[in-house]
Amino acid sequence: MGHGVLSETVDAISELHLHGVPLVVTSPTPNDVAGKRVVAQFEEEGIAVETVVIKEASFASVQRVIEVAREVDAGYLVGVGGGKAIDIAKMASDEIKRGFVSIPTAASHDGIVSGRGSVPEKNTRHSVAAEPPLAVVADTEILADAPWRLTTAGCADIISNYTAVKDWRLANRLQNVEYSGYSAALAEMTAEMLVDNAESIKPGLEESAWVVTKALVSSGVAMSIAGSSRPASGAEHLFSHQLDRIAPGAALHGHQVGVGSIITEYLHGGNWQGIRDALATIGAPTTADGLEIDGKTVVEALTTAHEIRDRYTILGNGMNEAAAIEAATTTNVI
Ligand SMILES: NC(=O)C1=CN([C@@H]2O[C@H](COP(=O)(O)OP(=O)(O)OC[C@H]3O[C@@H](n4cnc5c(N)ncnc54)[C@H](OP(=O)(O)O)[C@@H]3O)[C@@H](O)[C@H]2O)C=CC1
Ligand SMILES: O=C(CO)COP(=O)(O)O
Ligand SMILES: [Zn+2]
Repeated sequence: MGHGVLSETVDAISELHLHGVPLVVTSPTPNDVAGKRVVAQFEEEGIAVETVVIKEASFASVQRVIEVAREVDAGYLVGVGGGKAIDIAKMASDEIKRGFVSIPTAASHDGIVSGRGSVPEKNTRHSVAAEPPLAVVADTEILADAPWRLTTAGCADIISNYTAVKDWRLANRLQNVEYSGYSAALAEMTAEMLVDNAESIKPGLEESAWVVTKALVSSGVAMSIAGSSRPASGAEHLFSHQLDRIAPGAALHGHQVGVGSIITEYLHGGNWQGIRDALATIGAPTTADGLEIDGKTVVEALTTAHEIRDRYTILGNGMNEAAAIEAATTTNVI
């Protein structure tokens, strides 16, 4: 991790003693921002390299990458992008039993090193087991240059660890769900460190991209230790996944989980104002308006979020409409 380290990608990969053709897995903007530069580096070193550009996080995208990897007999995969491209590279590499290298172009999500992939399918959302990357190349120059809203989304994804861990403990007590105190402590400490530094996380400061990316890595490690996304994904994530279905493309993943976290912290009887203030300090949305989603959609997502996957949370068997309106209005989300 550091300023300009993208130019050291091929050197870093050579230390891993990987063999065969590298396959760069990316999406349109990250390809322009970094993917093409990575390809040029391989070519300058006389290494044949292939690229596949995906547009969405879906099993069809994973399948397409697997097919291209088989066609070109890829030795390893290089995921370049936001959460979407990295998830797809991670899952495809796991399926074909080839290593993968993670090159984030945005500090927008904590899947950079996690051993999970997150993919929607019809009415559900899968959290798929995959191997974490063999290496990460995080260029803070690129990360700091990305639109600021991507960084505030990453911050919100980390702040949501507070409620994710509360849901995890609840599920452990009520449903005997497997729980790791070490992983939970790491996830909470990561959120704590970020909130403590919230005042110093500002646009235009490369150091901010550094602090946020380190926290995203730490949160991903917590998921790898847990062997599940539990330390970083609770009811606030179910709410966000449901928004992705009802209002696709409206807002960033991290921003949605942040707003979800305000509401689920309220449901836990906790300090929801603290979560809201931390998000506001960083410049992440705290309301439905901020997500560019209407109140009706928020209520629909809240009342149906528990259905999206079999993950016990504070939502229990579901909120009714009156309770959802009460929670969303009390917290000023709607
Ligand atoms: N596996 C895990 O543990 C986790 C997975 N996730 C998953 O990650 C995804 C969310 O991640 P997120 O990064 O928000 O989603 P995307 O990968 O969709 O990226 C968000 C947007 O940012 C653009 N972008 C990326 N880098 C840059 C850049 N440097 N400059 C300008 N634009 C850029 C993307 O462009 P383009 O549209 O061209 O790609 C996209 O439009 C979700 O699918 C979520 O479920 C989230 C957390 C953890
Ligand atoms: O986004 C995640 C953690 O931040 C994990 O996603 P899932 O909710 O799909 O497990
Ligand atoms: Zn998340």
